Amino acid sequence: MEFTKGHGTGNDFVILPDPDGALDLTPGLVAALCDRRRGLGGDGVLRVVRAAKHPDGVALAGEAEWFMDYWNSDGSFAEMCGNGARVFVRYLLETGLVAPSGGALPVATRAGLVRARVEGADVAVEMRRPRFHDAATATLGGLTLPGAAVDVGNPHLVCALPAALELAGLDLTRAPEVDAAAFPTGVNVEFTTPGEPVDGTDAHVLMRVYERGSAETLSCGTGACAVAAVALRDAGRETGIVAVDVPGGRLTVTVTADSCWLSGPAVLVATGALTPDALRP
Ligand SMILES: N[C@@H](CCC[C@H](N)C(=O)O)C(=O)O
Repeated sequence: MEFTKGHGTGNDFVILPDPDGALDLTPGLVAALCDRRRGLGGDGVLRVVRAAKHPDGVALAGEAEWFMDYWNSDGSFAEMCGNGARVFVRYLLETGLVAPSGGALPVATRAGLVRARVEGADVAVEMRRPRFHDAATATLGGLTLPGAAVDVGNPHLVCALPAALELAGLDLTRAPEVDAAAFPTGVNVEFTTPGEPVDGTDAHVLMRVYERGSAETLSCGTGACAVAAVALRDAGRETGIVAVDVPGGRLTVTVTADSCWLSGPAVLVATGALTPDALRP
């Protein structure tokens, strides 16, 4: 079984080419692949499968050839992964599965169609405009913070830290507690502090994230989009450009009237062969 390893601002993925959907990918195998000691290690798995060959992609097969079958490292599915989509597009282009063109490249996901553009070392994907839901809270180590619930195709809760607290001081080795009734399928929780002004942007935010299904990661693309939407709303804006610094680097989010662009580096670092029998849980 062939694999490629890649990452976007340190959010890392095992990429499995499976054009015809023949692979018996199970939650156990995904978790074994993502194990950082006994497997390859990763925050998630990206299976590269033709949209026509996957039940969750077939409805979009007329619009996109490829479906991003994204799994979290614990073996659960997610509707969308922003960094994953950027790395997925890098993979399609570098392996020649898709020929470069001047236009936007469509990719099918569980959250619908996304479109991508390659800009040198960066890959930008256009996703849905974030939608706000009711406010909620997250509790971490005895500290309860109010947050904004935001849907970016997958669920997020964005919590600003009080000025007296530093992001680096948060203990994210354990999941923040949230109201399970408000998030019946779980939620990704972002913690934020404001950053210094950055030229060419309307806001600058620093964030850390605890991801549903993957624990703390160095970056979360959809999380950055949620954070950017909250920053713009707090600034009284509907649209704008936001620099979002994550532990793994910088993402740039552009919220427009009807969509949201996520841009940043996307890198493939290795290709090799798996020994599936050694990975079977
Ligand atoms: N890291 C991703 C988000 C991956 C999915 C998330 N853990 C979920 O379960 O919703 C990103 O870059 O968006």
